[in-house]
Amino acid sequence: MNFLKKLNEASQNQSLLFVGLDPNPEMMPSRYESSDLISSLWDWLQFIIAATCDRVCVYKPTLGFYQALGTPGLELLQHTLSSIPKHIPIILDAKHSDLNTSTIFAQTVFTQWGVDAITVSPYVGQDLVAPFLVYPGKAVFVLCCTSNPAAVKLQQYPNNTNDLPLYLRVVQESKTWGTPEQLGLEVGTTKAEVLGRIRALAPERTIIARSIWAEGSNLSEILAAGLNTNGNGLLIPVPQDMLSQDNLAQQVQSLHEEIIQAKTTIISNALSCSVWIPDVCFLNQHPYQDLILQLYDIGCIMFGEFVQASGATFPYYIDLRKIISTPQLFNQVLSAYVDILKTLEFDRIAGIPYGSLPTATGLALQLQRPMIFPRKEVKAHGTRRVIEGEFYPGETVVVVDDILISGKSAMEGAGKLKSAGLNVNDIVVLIDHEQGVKERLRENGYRGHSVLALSQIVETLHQAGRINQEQLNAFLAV
Ligand SMILES: O=c1ccn([C@@H]2O[C@H](COP(=O)(O)O)[C@@H](O)[C@H]2O)c(=O)[nH]1
Repeated sequence: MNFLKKLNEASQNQSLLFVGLDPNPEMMPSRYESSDLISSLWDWLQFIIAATCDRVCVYKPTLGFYQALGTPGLELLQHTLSSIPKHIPIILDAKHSDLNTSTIFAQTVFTQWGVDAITVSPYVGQDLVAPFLVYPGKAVFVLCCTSNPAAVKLQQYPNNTNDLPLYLRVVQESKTWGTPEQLGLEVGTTKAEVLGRIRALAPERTIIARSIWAEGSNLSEILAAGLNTNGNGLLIPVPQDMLSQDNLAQQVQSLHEEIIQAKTTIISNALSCSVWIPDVCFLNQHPYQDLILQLYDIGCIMFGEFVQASGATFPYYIDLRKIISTPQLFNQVLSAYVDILKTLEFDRIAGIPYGSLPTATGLALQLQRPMIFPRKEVKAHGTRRVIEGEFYPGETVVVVDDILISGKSAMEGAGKLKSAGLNVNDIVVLIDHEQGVKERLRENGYRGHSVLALSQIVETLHQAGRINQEQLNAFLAV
């Protein structure tokens, strides 16, 4: 089971709470003190787990506290990990940052220690997290900001209004390293505004919040800024000082109820008025907003004079072939196609060459359906096949393409399949250019389906400030 699924199942009682399982002698209540520090800390940790396991959705042991206790500390970690109920995911807070040890450390933490996720520092880049992400179902949380006052000089760099501060660049960059199931963000802040800016850039990521209980911070504002549009996606720490109280269970229960109440108010307010935080609107946000912004950010949408296959000149060009070089985006795109394909009946999937062959391949693998494709040009040698792959006349094939402009490419491909005795009823694309292309398909006997309409893309890019009025007009003028 992947980390996110396990987390969702552990939060069935709507809990957003996580507990730091830290054997910090300085925080240990005096009632646990004895001549044997390790066994005192063990007793305290066991008390914490027993008092909180019905109300939390994650445990987060901090590796540094265990390491600081030497060999007995690492043994304490093993015992602690084994005593956590199996259905509750464990995020090992290691802030791992050393490339040389990533591979061996990933093997230890995931296969020997059996944790579900680990925190990492971002500066080494994707190479650091890659060895962790080869373990199916496991996740990493990338540290993107901390509340330490001295960190501001780095995190806010270059500290002007034109450039994105470094902590937001970390968010933007790290999102390309793994899918939302594989990669979340760790955000230490007392400021709802900081959390809001991160949520706006990463609407689909799980955020583990830290340092939110400082004096003056406001739980409702933190929740409003950090929750995703489904009212989830944010993990809230049980305050450290609460873990020393002997009525911990009751305090955690009250905190849980306070969070649920605040969350309910936020959701109902979002339904009755526009709640805006920079870059994102809870009410009007397109469900594929994140996907649209990423398509733009990796350069799939270009401005300039471009001649189309039809001979017409457009002031923009949409090149979806770039998607395959950003695996996590490619994965999101495939999932969006899958949502449509699940509603259709077909025996085989056909991709239109060349642009849509990787997509069709990915879909065939995900859906476990055979794939074929009509050749663009028939070879003058060899088999001279028009259609590659095995099929039986009379079968139904769904055609997959990237974008419909005039519909000519998709219909030509469908025509070749039909000439071979196959049935083609449905053509599924990522982008519908609109302007009557689906009607044209219908007139030719095909149902057109699309993940996104060009007008939705343009509107979202404009709302998010990615394109200006002039660029918006260029799209609208066509
Ligand atoms: O901006 C664009 C326009 C076209 N393409 C490619 O062309 C076909 C779609 O055009 P039709 O007129 O519908 O045949 C599509 O397969 C694309 O590969 C494009 O990529 N970007």
